[in-house]
Amino acid sequence: MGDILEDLPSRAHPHVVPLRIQKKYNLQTSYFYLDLWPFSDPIMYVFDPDIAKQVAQDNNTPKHNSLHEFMYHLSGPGSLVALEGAQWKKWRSIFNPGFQASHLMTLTSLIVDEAIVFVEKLGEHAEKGEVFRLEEDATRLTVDIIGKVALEVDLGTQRGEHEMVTAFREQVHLLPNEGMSDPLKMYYPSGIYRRWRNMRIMKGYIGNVLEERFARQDQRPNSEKKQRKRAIVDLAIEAYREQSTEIEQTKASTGLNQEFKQAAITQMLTFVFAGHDTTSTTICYAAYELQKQPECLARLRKEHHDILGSVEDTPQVIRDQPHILNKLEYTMCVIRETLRLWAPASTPRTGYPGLMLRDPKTGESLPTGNPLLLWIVHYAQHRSPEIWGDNAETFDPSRFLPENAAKLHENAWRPFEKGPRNCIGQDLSLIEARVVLALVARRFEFRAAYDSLDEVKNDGSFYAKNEGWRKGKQDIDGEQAYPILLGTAKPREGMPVRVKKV
Ligand code: HEM
Repeated sequence: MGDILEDLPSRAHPHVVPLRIQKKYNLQTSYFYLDLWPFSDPIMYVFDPDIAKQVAQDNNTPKHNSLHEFMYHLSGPGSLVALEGAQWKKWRSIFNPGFQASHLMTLTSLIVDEAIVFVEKLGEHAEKGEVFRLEEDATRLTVDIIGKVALEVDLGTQRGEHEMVTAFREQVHLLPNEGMSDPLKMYYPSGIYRRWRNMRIMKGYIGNVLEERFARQDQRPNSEKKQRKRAIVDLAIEAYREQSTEIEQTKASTGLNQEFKQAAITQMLTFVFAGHDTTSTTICYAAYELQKQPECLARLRKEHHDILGSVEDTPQVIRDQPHILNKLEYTMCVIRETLRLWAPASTPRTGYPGLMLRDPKTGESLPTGNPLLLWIVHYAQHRSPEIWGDNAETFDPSRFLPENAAKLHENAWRPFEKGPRNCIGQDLSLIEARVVLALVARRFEFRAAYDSLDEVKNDGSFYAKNEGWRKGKQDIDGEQAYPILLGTAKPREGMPVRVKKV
C-alpha cells in the first residue's frame, strides 16, 4: 500500500487506488477486501458490474456512515443522499416530480440563459488571452442553474458573489478532503466555528426563500400557477400537500409547515452540493478531452450545425424546442464517455450480517457485514480493461453509439449509480451538459494550461490559497489533470486553461 501511495500525488482521489492495487498484485478479480485498521473501516472495493448490481440493485444496501457525516456538515441531518428506509422513500417521492425529464424540459430556457452568461465570460477570457480555472467558471454556472431551477432565485454568482454560495463552498473545503493526512482537521476550533457560521448562513437563506415562496404560491390564482415555469420546490410543496394528513394540513394552514420547511432546507442544500460540482466537473473534462481529440470535436460540431443550425440561432432554437436536445446523439456519446473516464462520484455503501455477495465467475460467497465500507468504485469499473477492452483508457465516444452500445454490459456504465438510490438529478445534469456543449463547442478552442499554473496563483480561488497542493508529485502516469478529492472528484487545480475564439 505504501508503494502505491508513494507513486501517487498526495491529493489524488482515493478512487484511483483499486485498479493500481489490482495491477500490482496481479489480482484476477474485480473486487477485493482491504483492512486498514485502525485508520478506517475494512473496505471491500467493487468494480465488477455483476457484483455492483447485487450491491445497489438487488439488495439496495445501506449507505456507509462516512456519507451521513459528510452530508451532515453540508445540509444538516436527513439529506436525501444519506436517508434510509421510510424517511428516504417519503422525501424521494416528494422531490421526484420536479426532477422528471419532462418537467425539466420546461425549464430549459432558464439553463440556456445561464449558459449564455458562461459563453460571455469565456469570450472575455479569450479576449484577454489569460489562463483561468475552468472549474471555477463552470461551478458558478452550475450553482446559478440550481438556484434557478430548484428555487427560482437568481444567485448571480457568475457575475458576482452570493453570501450563501460563498459559505457553502467554504464548507466543502472545511471537510476532511485530505484522506488520512490530517485526522484532527475536524477538531480545530476555528474550523468548528466556521462550519457553524456557514451552516447558519446557508440554512437562513434557504429558509427565507422557502417562506417567501410558500406565501406567494398561496396568493397566486390557479390559472397563473398553471402557466408559469415551476421550480422544483413548487412541485415538492404540491406533492407534500397531497401526501400530508389533515392534521398536518391544519398545522400548515398558518404558514410553512415546520417539518416540511426543515426537510426542504436540507434537501435544497443537498441539491446545491450534489448538483453543482459533479456537473461542473463533467463540463471541464468534456472540454479537456475534446481539445485532445480533434476528430471527436469536429464530429460534435457537425452534429450541432446539422441539428441546431447556426451558432447565433442555437440558443433560441433550444429555447423554442427544448426536445431538440434529444436528437443530439453524438453529443450524448461525448457526455457519456466523459462520465465514464472521469466519473465524479461513486457509491459508498455498507453490508449487514447475513448479506453474502456472489462472485459471478466462481460462484464463491463473499461475506459483507457492518462495519464495512462496501464501495462501488465507478472510476475503477469505468476504466477496467476487462469490461472496456484494451483501449479502456482512451476517450472514444463512439463506444456509446447505438450499434456499439448494444454490446456493452448493461451494468458497466453507472456514473449516476443504478437501482432505487440512483441519482435524482441525472436528467438535469444531462440537459445542462448538452446545452453547454451546444453553445460552447463551436465558439471556442480550449487548451489545458497546467504548465502555466503560476499565472493563476493569485486568482483568489481556494486552489490558489493552498500552495501545499502544488508541491510534490503532480501527475498520475503522466496525466496532469488527475482527479482530487474535494467533496467529489474534481480536476486538479480547477483545470487551468486558455480559450481562443473559433
Ligand atoms: C454529472 C452529474 C452527476 C453525477 C455523476 C451524479 C452522481 C450521483 C451518484 C453516483 C449518486 C449515488 C450516490 C450514492 O449511492 O451514495 C447520486 C445520488 C444523488 N444525486 Fe447525483 N449526480 C450528478 C448530478 C446531480 C444533480 C444535478 C443533482 C441535483 C440537483 C443530484 C442530486 C443527487 C441526489 C439528491 C442523490 C441522492 C438520491 C437518493 O439517494 O435518492 N445529482 N448522484
